[in-house]
Amino acid sequence: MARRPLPRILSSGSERIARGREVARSAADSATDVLHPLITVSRGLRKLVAAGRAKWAATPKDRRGPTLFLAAAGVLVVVLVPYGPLLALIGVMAVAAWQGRERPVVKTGPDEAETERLKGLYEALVPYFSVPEDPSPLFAHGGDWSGAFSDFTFDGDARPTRLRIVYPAYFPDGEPAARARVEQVLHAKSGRGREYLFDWDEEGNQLVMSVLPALPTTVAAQRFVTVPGETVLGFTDPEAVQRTVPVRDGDATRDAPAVVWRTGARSTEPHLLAVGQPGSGTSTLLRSIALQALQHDGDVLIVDGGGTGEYACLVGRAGVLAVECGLNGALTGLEWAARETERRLVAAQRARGAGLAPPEDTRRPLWILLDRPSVLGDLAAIDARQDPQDLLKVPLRHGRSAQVTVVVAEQFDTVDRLGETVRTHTRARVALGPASPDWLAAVLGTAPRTTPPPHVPPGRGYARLGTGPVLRLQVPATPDPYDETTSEAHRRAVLGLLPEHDTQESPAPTPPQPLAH
Ligand SMILES: Nc1ncnc2c1ncn2[C@@H]1O[C@H](COP(=O)(O)OP(=O)(O)OP(=O)(O)O)[C@@H](O)[C@H]1O
Repeated sequence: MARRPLPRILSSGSERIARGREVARSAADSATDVLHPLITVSRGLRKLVAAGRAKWAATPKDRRGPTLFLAAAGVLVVVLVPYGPLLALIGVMAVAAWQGRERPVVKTGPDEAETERLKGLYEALVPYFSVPEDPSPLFAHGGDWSGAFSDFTFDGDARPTRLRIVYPAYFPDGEPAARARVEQVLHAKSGRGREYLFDWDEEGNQLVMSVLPALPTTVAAQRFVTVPGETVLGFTDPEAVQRTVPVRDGDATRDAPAVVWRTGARSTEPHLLAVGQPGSGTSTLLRSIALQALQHDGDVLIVDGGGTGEYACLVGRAGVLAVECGLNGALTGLEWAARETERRLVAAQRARGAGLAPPEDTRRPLWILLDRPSVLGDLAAIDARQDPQDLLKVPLRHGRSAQVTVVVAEQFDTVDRLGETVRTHTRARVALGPASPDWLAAVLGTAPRTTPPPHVPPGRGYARLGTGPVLRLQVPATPDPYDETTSEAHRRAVLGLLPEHDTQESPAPTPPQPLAH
C-alpha cells in the first residue's frame, strides 16, 4: 500500500518546531558565552563569602572585636586613598574570578563501583594465589586488594581495561594449566565480550591484563610498500611488531603495523601453512599472496583443491602459470613444479661450479599456492593415483635456495591429512577463524596470549613466523572480484592489482620433460 504524504500543515508545523528549538538552543549557547565571566565572578564571590563566614566562625569570641576594628580601619584607609574604592573593587573582582574558575576534576582512585569490581576480582583469585602454609598471604579472603592490584584503568561500565597483579613467588607461573586457570577467572570476572591480553612477567611475579581493541577490518587489497621477497600477510597490534607499512584506509593514508613474511634464500620460514574454518578467509589470504607475488614479478602456480573457482580472476594473467582445479591438472602442474625446482638447483649449482652467477631464470620467484590438498588427496585415493601432496616434497625441501615458495591452505578438520613434509617445512603459520586454544596451539606451536575475540570477522586470526610470538592478524580484504556479493570498491581494488592478460603460452600445463643432467 502506498504511503500517504503527511498533511502539509503537520509537516511544516514540525519543521517550525524544530527550527524554533534550534534557535532557542543557539540563543542559550550565546547567552552562556556572554554571561560566562559573570557566572565565574559570582561563583568566586560566593566562595569568598563562604570562606569569610567560616573564618569569622572560627575566630575566638575575645578576638572578634579587634578583628572587626582592624577590618573597619582597612575599609577607612581604602575609602580615603585616591581611587581606593575603585582599586579595591577591581581587586575583589579579580580574586573572585580566580576563585570561581572551573578546575578539572582529578580522579585520585577507583570509584565505588570500580572498587567493588576489584574486590570481586581479588576474592576470586584467592584460591589460585594462596596456600595455607603462607604466614602472611598476599591473597586472603577479606584481605587488602590494594597490595596486589595497581595500574588499573576502567571503561565506562566500571570494567577493568588494564590491571597489574602482583602474585606470590610460589605460584607455578611456568605451568600453562595454572596460568590458564587464572586467565579464565580474570576473563570471566572482568567482563566477557572483550579480547584480553595476559602478559606474564615470571621474574617479577607480575601479570598485566589489558583489553585489546578489535583489529581494524577496513584495509583492502592494494600495492603495499614492500621489497621483493616480502609479503604482507595482514595487520596486527602496534606494540606487537616494529614494521609499519603505509596503507590506504578508506579516504585516509596511515602507517599500519604489518605482519611481513620474508621468503627466499635467506628466509628462515620459506613456506607457509594457513589453516582455517570454512569461510574464514584462507582462500582470500592465498589470493592476497598471489597478487603480491605478481606485483614483484613472481610466477604463480595455483592448485585449487576446493574447486570453487575462487581464483578465476587470475586465469590467463601475466605471471600466472596455471590455475588448476581438477586432479589431472593438479598432478601435472605440481609435477612440473617439482622438476622446475630440481632444474633450478642443478642450473644454479653448475653456474656456481663454473664461477658464474646463477642464471636469470633460476632467480625469478616461483610460487606454488595449494588450496585444500586434502580434497585432491581423496580424489587421488579413489583413482589409486599419487597424492598431489607428495609432489610438494622437492619444492618444500629445496625451494628456499631455488626461489620456490610453497603456500598450503587447509581446513582445521582435515589438517591431520597433511603429510609430514608439509608440516615440517611450513614454518610460517596462519590460523584463521574461530578456534579453540588447543587447535590454535596445534597449528601455531603455542596458544596465543590473548583470549578469543568476541566477534571473528573473515580474515581474522593469528600468525606465527617460526618460533616468533603469536601475532593477532587481520588479512586485508581481497575478495573474488567475480563474486557478485563483492562490493564495487573492493572489486575495483582487486581488478586494479591484476596483471594484464598474458598472450604468451604458460609453461606449467605442458607435460614434464625428463631432465638432461
Ligand atoms: N580478510 C578479509 N576481509 C574481508 N572479507 C573477507 C576476508 N577474508 C575472507 N573474506 C570474505 O569471507 C568469505 C569467505 O572467504 P574465503 O572464500 O576466502 O574463505 P575460505 O576460508 O577459503 O572458505 P572456503 O574454503 O569455504 O571457501 C568471502 O565472502 C570473502 O570475501
